[in-house]
Amino acid sequence: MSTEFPPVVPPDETVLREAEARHAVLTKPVGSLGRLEELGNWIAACQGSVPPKPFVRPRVVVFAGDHGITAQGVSAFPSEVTGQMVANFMTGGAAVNVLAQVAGATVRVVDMAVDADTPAGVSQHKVRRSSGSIDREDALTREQCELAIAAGRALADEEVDAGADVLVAGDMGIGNTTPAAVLIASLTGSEPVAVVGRGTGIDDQAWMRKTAAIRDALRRARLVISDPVALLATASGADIAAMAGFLAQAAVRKTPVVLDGVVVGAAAVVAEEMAPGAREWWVAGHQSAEPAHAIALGHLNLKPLLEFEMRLGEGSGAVLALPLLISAVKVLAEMATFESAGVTNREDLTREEPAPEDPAE
Ligand SMILES: Cc1cc2ncn([C@H]3O[C@H](COP(=O)(O)O)[C@@H](O)[C@H]3O)c2cc1C
Ligand SMILES: O=C(O)c1cccnc1
Repeated sequence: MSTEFPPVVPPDETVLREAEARHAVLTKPVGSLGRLEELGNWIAACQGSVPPKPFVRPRVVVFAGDHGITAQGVSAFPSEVTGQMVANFMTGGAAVNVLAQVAGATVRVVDMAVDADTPAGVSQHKVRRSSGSIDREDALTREQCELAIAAGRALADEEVDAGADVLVAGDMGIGNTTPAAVLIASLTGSEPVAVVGRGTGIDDQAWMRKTAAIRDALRRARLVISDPVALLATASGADIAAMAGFLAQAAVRKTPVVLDGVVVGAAAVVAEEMAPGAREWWVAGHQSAEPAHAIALGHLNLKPLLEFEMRLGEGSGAVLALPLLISAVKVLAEMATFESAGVTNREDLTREEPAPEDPAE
């Protein structure tokens, strides 16, 4: 599969208007459910159906991979944790597994570049172990990068073909907030100090090392910002490149996505470059505590559903927001209308008593 994406068709504007009209006749003052109404209208437009249908298969795909930059002391944890956490996802013990249960979502983990052996069931798309240290060398070769993007696309296709009707991408990879910050800074013209964050909880010494690493990687990344595949090869990793392919392909497949935190946000910023308009198929589940995330969401013109000061990744913030989407669908599908419930609507009154004419006219 190539890294060229077909044009993205936006969610159906006509259906969006129909959903707005339906909200106007449900038994509540117009607009009184605030952003829950907007969310329901967007889901209806994505599905091309008013009322929208309940989600039958919310699906989380966690993209795991290690990062060579970790050797520069940019994380509070060692790379070994990535492989250990892959095992934890598989036995259902990670935060995203627990939160997914609440939302009725299922979780799949894929090893794109973990620096350890993982079971065959999760490593079929593995491109390599870890990545180059992006402050001094490319993360991936162009070929590895294209393979990773293609794997992400294939995963989106596979999930949509298996019935997934809302998707979440999650990340697991020690050190991954460093490439995420570099990608976001490069495409938004931001400075290293504006995008550097505490990640897993680094101390001030590590913060200085991380800022220097971001500065050096950004110098390299800025040379290739006009070519998103080259940018991913220079400054991401196979996990993030696959995520970008996944997010872009979800849009091509007209499947809504709930975005997570800064790492998924970085992949999203690049995916929007690869497949312009893909962002219309995404909603921001939350805004992470990582400073680069607000910059990424602003760039994509996406307003987060939750601001919960979360900074975990794994898709956890997106999955926490999923019940909002489920509620938005249910409201449009199941609330009574003024007519069906026999409740007097403001419209009925204005029809009976037309507004007096303006005496000034
Ligand atoms: C136990 C554990 C579980 C995690 N789940 C997600 N992350 C998150 O934290 C890491 C990114 O932060 P940094 O760039 O500072 O390394 C990634 O692994 C990310 O997925 C975790 C981190 C740890 C330690
Ligand atoms: O916002 C995120 O996705 C995030 C933040 C810190 C560590 N890992 C992920």
